[in-house]
Amino acid sequence: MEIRYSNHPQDVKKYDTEELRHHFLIQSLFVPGELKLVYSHNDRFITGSAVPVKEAIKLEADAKDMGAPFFLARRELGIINIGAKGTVKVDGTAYELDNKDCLYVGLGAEEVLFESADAANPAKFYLNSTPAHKQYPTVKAAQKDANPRHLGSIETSNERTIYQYIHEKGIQSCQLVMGLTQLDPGNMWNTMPCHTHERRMEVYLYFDMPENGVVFHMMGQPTETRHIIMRNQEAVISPSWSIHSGVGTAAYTFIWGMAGENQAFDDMDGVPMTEIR
Ligand SMILES: O=C(O)C(=O)C[C@H](O)C(=O)CO
Ligand SMILES: [Zn+2]
Repeated sequence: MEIRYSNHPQDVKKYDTEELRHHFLIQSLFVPGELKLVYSHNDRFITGSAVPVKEAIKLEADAKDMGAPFFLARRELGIINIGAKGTVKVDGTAYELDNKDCLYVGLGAEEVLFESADAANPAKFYLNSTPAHKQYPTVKAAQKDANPRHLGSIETSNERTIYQYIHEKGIQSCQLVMGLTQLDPGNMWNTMPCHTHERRMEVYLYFDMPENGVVFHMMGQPTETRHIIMRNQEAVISPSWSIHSGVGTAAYTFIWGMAGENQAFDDMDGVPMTEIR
């Protein structure tokens, strides 16, 4: 498992492109036949992927890294499938996940196995995991079960729908909050006007992008912004002090996952457009 340490905003001001990408960009996901995990010391948030091909993939990590006998001994897990149909088996119970279906797996599940229905067209399971103190039930939600929130307008090129899956009024969890945002065709901007939330960190995974498309992901303190160029199926870590917003060369979808002091989605500190630099 790859480890990412935390960064002070005063240090990040001095980072060049390479160093910014090294600390915040996650490019190693969705390798066929492999489980990939990146452990961030920002709220001990694990970002990962599993792309089972012929054989099932087991969710596991070094017991020393985890400080626990098995992966979910002290953690909870959110999964969203961004590929073709697959199955997640949790302690022997099978949950079939279609594209954009979500599964929450609670603390204490000992065996989590990922399988694809068709090895030639595999499932692509995206994983977010955070420390947990209590067991909540394992629950599946399809996109139609998520709470939709329509925002933005075509005039500002940010018309989009936020689908909340794991959140205060949806699937219950200890601290993980997770969902996805789909841009309407012809719209390019997400999360602008932008915000920070010192109470929570956040990770974005951009996907459903054309091969030659890019997203300019904005980060940094509101008056010290930087950008990271992102390609399809890449994720980016946003520390609690950083804005997180992007503009693409074509419409795209992204999964957001958060952890920290609260689960209040609307607890954001909006950045006035007159102040951003
Ligand atoms: O499009 C948006 O706006 C979002 O999806 C915002 C994210 O969900 C977010 O940053 C929540 O804090
Ligand atoms: Zn946010």
